[in-house]
Amino acid sequence: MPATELLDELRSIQALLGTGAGRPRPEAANPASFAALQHASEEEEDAPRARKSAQVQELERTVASLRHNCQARDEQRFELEAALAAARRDGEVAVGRLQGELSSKQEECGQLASMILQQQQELEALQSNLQHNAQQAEESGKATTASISQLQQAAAEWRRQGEDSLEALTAERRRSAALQQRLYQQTQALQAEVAEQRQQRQSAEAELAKLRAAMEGCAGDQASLVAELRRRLSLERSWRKAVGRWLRGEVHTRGELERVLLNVGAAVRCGPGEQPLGCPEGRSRWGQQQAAAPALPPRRMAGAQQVPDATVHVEDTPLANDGAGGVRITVRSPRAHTISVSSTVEASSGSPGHVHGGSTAKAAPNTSWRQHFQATMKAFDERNKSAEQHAARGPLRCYMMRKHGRLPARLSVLSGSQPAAKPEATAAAAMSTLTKRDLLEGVARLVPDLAPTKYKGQAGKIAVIGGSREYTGAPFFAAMAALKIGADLSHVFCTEGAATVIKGYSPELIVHPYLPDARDGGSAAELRQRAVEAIEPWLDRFDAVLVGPGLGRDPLVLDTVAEVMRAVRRRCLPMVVDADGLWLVNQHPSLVSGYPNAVLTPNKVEFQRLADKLGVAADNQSALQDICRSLDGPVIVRKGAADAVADGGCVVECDEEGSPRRAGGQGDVLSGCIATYAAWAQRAGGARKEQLHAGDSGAGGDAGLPPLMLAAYAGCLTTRRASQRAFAKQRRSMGATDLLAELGAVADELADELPSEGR
Ligand SMILES: NC(=O)C1=CN([C@@H]2O[C@H](COP(=O)(O)OP(=O)(O)OC[C@H]3O[C@@H](n4cnc5c(N)ncnc54)[C@H](O)[C@@H]3O)[C@@H](O)[C@H]2O)[C@@H](O)CC1
Ligand SMILES: Nc1ncnc2c1ncn2[C@@H]1O[C@H](COP(=O)(O)OP(=O)(O)OP(=O)(O)O)[C@@H](O)[C@H]1O
Repeated sequence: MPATELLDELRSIQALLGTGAGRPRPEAANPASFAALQHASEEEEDAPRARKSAQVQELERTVASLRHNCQARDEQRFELEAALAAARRDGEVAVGRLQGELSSKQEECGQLASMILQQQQELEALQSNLQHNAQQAEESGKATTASISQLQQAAAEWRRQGEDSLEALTAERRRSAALQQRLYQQTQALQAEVAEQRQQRQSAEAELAKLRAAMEGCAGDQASLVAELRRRLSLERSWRKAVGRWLRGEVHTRGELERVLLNVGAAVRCGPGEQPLGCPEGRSRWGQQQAAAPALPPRRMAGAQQVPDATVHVEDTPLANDGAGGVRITVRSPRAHTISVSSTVEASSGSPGHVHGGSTAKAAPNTSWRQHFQATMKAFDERNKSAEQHAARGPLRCYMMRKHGRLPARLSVLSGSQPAAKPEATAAAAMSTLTKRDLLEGVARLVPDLAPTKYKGQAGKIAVIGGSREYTGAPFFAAMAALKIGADLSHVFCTEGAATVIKGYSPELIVHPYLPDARDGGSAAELRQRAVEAIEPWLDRFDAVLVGPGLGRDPLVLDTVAEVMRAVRRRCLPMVVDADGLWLVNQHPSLVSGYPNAVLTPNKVEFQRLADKLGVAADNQSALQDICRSLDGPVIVRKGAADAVADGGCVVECDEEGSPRRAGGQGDVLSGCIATYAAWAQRAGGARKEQLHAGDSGAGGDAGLPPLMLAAYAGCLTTRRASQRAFAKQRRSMGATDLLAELGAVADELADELPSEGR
């Protein structure tokens, strides 16, 4: 019920309750009945009043709750009105934003509409083009269909003709098969005949070869005779000069006298017709030098204890009336390789019968070279210096030409009464007397000049025998090292499996896939022979051969390479042996023993193997020299923290700073470098001999080392310097390829170590 109605009802009830006040008071008329009536009326009145009162209370409660509700609703209304106002504000903001977006969208729509219009126009243009093209295509399609049908007709015609000719050909083939059969029988008969003729030809060729060899021998003898005469002439000139100074009294110091005696030492040569050393077949790859090599075994020439037992006679000749004096010096070795040079020179001062500075003591027959040398030096000292000064100067040195006659080996000859040194002590003395400067000058002289007049090949042609399915990197590093330090041509002889790969690394390499592979088919002997026949003719073209990098250990390959090594020896080529080549040498030491043109480059493990094989204690201090002596010829490079180079005569150490990285392939780079330096040493021989014989090169002139020793030392020096440079750039990631990149700069640097007038 609504509140207003309830209020009205309440008011009517209150009015109803209020009407009782105007009525006449009943007690006045009949008090008893009134009382009764009053009682009844009170009862009567009380009942509805009570009811009404209850109703009123009830209504009041209802009104109170309604008021409360109205209040709550009013609050809700206020809240709602506030929310409505906020919502209205937000709505207005949103509407504003939407209107902005709407206007931008409308703008976009306008642009889109214009684009669509434009595209529609383009589409229409395209459609018209397409229609035009379609018409054209239709027309050309019709033309093509026409020509296809023509071609089909022609093809059908050709097929018919082809079938006809096939039939004819089949008949022809049958006829030729029969003919072939007959031909085969005739060929068989002919082949038998040819084989017989080939046999006859082979024996004729063998005969011819013998005749040619005999002819070559004659030519060789003649050439070596001419060479010997030239050499003697050149020697005599330098003798004349040096002895002239001596006789003119211009020799004042011991050093100068030593130089004069150097010339005396240089006289010990093998005479024409003698078999040169180190080249068993007697043919020299070292040209004049080897022909002029001393006739004593190299090792005997290397130390003071092994001074050849030659006799030297220095004789004064009477002065002539015009004041000219003379000296006659005769050097006689036990094998009677005698050379006598007489020299007549102007005596610049002095009285008749006396020659300034010369030895007037005549050597008794069979006096040893050393004894006479000592006597001469003693006489010189007595004349010129006090005994105290003599003692302070210590041992004398003189230089004698050694092995190939080009580089002098150092001899320690003790003056006066000092006892002779022991061989080990001599080797140590040889090591200590070579200065780094001497060695660097020697290396610098090995590096060939770059000159526009030279032709390809003059800076060296190197062969690397190595490379197998497993190892293609090693021969590549070695052959590339040769090119990078300056060789003109570098060849690799490897198995077929390796050839394509190596070629792929660099087009600069010439790769021959001649080493055999057991998978090729055929007997081992046949495969080996075929490979040797393919490789051997090439050997004549090379200046040096390197055997071993990446060769592997296949017995068939090793057998073949052993044959190739023998062929290299027959040609007296410098031969460097490394890696698996050393493994092969371990099986057959005879491949290198007694061959002084070989250089072996063992690392620690390979050195140990070699020592074990030769029964040498590898940890002995003298192990390197012991192995050299046991092999009797080859130079050995023992690689390590410092590389030691030895030939049984003396030891040279290369302790140039290298790198702390031991990445694989550095040894291959080293062996490639040594092979190249060996080639240069051989090629440079002729021109350089003059310098050495001139007698004025002194101690540092050519480092006092035999050529292969110097080549080996140069290889170590080059590799270690390149390693040092590469490590500075690459650090831990340094590899053999990085070494290759540094080799050219290092070779240039080494060539420049020598002042230009010395080259
Ligand atoms: N990239 C390539 O293709 C290379 C191929 N090479 C070839 O790999 C073949 C085998 O040569 P290896 O040198 O492995 O010969 P070996 O098979 O004789 O192995 C010698 C072992 O001795 C270890 N060794 C090396 N120096 C050592 C030292 N100073 N102290 C202690 N242990 C040492 C090596 O780690 C190696 O395991 C050769 O043909 C070689 O030329 C190597 O020249 C390296 C690079
Ligand atoms: N400890 C070292 N410190 C400096 N240089 C070293 C050291 N050991 C070796 N060399 C140098 O590293 C070069 C390669 O010698 P290494 O002993 O690695 O030969 P290798 O094992 O035959 O090499 P390869 O991996 O090619 O078979 C040489 O020039 C050597 O002088």
